[in-house]
Amino acid sequence: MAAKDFRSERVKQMFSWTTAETSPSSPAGDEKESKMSQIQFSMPLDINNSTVWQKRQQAVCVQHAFKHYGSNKRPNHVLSNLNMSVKKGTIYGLLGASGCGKTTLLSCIVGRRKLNSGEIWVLGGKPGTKGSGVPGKRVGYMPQEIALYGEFTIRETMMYFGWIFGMETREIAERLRFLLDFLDLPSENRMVKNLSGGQQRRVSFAVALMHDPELLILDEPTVGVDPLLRQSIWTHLVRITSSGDKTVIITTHYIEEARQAHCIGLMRSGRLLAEESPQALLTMYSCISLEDVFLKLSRRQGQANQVVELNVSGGLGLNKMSKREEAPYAAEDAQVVGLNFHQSKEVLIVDHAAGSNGDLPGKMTEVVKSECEDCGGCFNFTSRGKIKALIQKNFLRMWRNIGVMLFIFALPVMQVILFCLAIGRDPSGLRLAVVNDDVHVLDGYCPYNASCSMKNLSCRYLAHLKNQSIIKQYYADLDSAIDAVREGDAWGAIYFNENYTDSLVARLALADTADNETIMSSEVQVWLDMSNQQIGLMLNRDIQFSYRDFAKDLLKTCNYNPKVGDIPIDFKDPIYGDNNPSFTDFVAPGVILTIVFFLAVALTSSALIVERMEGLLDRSWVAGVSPGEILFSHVVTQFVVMCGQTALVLIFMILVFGVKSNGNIFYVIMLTLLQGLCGMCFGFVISAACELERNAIQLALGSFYPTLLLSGVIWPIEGMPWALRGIALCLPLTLATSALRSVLTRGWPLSDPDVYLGFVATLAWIALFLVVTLTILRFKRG
Ligand SMILES: Nc1ncnc2c1ncn2[C@@H]1O[C@H](COP(=O)(O)OP(=O)(O)OP(=O)(O)O)[C@@H](O)[C@H]1O
Repeated sequence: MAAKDFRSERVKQMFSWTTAETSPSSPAGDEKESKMSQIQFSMPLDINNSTVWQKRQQAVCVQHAFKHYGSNKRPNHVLSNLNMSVKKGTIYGLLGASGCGKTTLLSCIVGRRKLNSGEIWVLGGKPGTKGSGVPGKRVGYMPQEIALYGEFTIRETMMYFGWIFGMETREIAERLRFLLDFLDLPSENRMVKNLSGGQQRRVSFAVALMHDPELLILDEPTVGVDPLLRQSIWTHLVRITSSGDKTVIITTHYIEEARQAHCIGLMRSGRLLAEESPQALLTMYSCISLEDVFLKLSRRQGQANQVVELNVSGGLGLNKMSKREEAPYAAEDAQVVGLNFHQSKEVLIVDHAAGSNGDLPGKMTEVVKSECEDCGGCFNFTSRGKIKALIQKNFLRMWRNIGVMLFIFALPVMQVILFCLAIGRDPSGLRLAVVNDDVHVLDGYCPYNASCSMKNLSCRYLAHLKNQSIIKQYYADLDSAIDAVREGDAWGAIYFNENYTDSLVARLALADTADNETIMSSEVQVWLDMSNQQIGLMLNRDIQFSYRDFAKDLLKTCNYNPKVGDIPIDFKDPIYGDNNPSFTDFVAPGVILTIVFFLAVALTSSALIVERMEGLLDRSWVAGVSPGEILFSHVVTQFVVMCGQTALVLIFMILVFGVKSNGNIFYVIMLTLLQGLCGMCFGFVISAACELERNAIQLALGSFYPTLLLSGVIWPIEGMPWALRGIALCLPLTLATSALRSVLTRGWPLSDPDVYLGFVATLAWIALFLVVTLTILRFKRG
């Protein structure tokens, strides 16, 4: 029979079956009905000729599915014109070589990934569309990886997923009791991470069964499970599908266990080569085991398609076949073909496991569930329930990692303490090589008279050099003093010639009539090591200020106006700050914000990655949690942590170390919190964008130094080239640092542009980061 004729025959059968079921039954009719039902049950839907209504009657209907990974230029085709139909109330075993695309197909079915082209109908709707319930609670998904929170107990795991599915706590507890017993799980109080691999898989399976979904999608659920339990899992699957309203799609590498499925889809090179009942396959190929069927099929394919690699290892699996070619028995139009193309339909009347209790596994007349089952009025409720579950989960994870949490709180305190102790204080203990030919200095004692005496003025001057910061070391001659500086034994050399006191007195007395020689020999000569700018400038400043103090002191004791000894510039009290500004006060605002910002980045930048890598994010998405809900729950939890960190940073900075705070402390707290929020959102961008944790760490660390250097935290941006200044102004910390500095040191109110621009810029960055994160998450989910 030509393929086309056969298809129309099948369509006819389908409708006659439907009619038979709805017509009054008779014994003869019953028999016919049963037979026809089985024919219908065993036969795939004619994808090309089916109507939308027919597709919606299937549990799953995939039509002309194409999916590739990688770029469009160099695509890795995984699904190539794949067609598949899974009837309601059946177990569908999806078998195929490793890497043939089974997981990809399942992830498209559950709405986790999108096809490049083609259509998927799941439970009457298209996955991902509003009201389809997929992803959502209509589906139970067990991914290949364990995808569980290791630090949760079995009970906490079940509670979390139960709440996500919108179940009541009492309901979850009942279901948990059943699942513990059914899956032979250890005590519900055992931590998942302490379970064996097989036990963890069973917990993962239990999660998929938790809410008794209409469609159960199981990606290799029986790996690592002992044969007895494997059998009981299959018995359970057969039982739940026997009522006709539950459907199971299962992948397994234990080919023989798939004999218990109602239908098997044999997948290769991204398409289904056969979609048939196990019994029909055995009959057609005259084999006693499915494994033999696959070997036979594989051999045929090998002959025709130059199979490069085919390996059925230990009777458990088919390994990757790298060459993509058409199967010889694929239909011309590349739709899914049942092997029944080559067989008469009588062969297909099978005796499979579903009939064990005499029930028909599928009901074609079942009305498709309302599209709005999972939406509309219940949205807010379920969303609240999910967010509650997500937030509790996040807090519980923190609590279980209490050591890490303590470190997270101790870290900002440590940073503040280190900053305040290490940065901004004047260097002390600086050695200065002194050569005094003016006075004979014995054992470092340089005598002088503190009254109005014009003797030993060099010693009187040296007494004004701060003893706590400068250590005076006397040298016999100038050469050895300069050598000491050259060799790094002193930061500078200071020299008084033998006529210093006399020349200075003459200079003061003669004023503008003093000759050049007198002026020259009244000068103190200084050689500094300026290789260290901070120390060099400080010595320079101290040497000059000491001279001013010395001159004023001398004039005062001799009853002159001390101002005569000062430079004729009168610095009044500063408008903001004080006469002796501290570097700490300048840097502190930037340091406060940098600590809070980057701690938040560190805290969040790996949050989503860890969940994604462990398959937890996928699981949550399939359970119907949206990226927005995941993000919101993380924002809430991290914000609480950040509030604690901010409080500690401000308490230590302002109360313990006395950093000046002249403005409204409320603005200081608000701006610091907002910067933390901004850092958190930046962390989310990193977390959403990076696939690997190490990439996230690199990006977070990589952004730290440019931000620190360009944000005016340690050096005013006014010192940068204009182009760099433009870039600096666009960074999240720059305007906020300037605003905080203005509040802390100048006490400016919010109405000042410098202050409110800091708030506005921070809020704008938060919004931008959130939008970028959501876009990336949505894109990746697609
Ligand atoms: N995220 C991804 N990015 C790029 N390629 C991917 C990705 N996921 C899967 N692939 C590739 O797609 C192909 C099909 O992978 P898939 O996981 O769907 O196979 P599978 O049949 O489930 O294999 P197995 O039975 O070993 O689990 C493989 O070649 C795999 O390398």
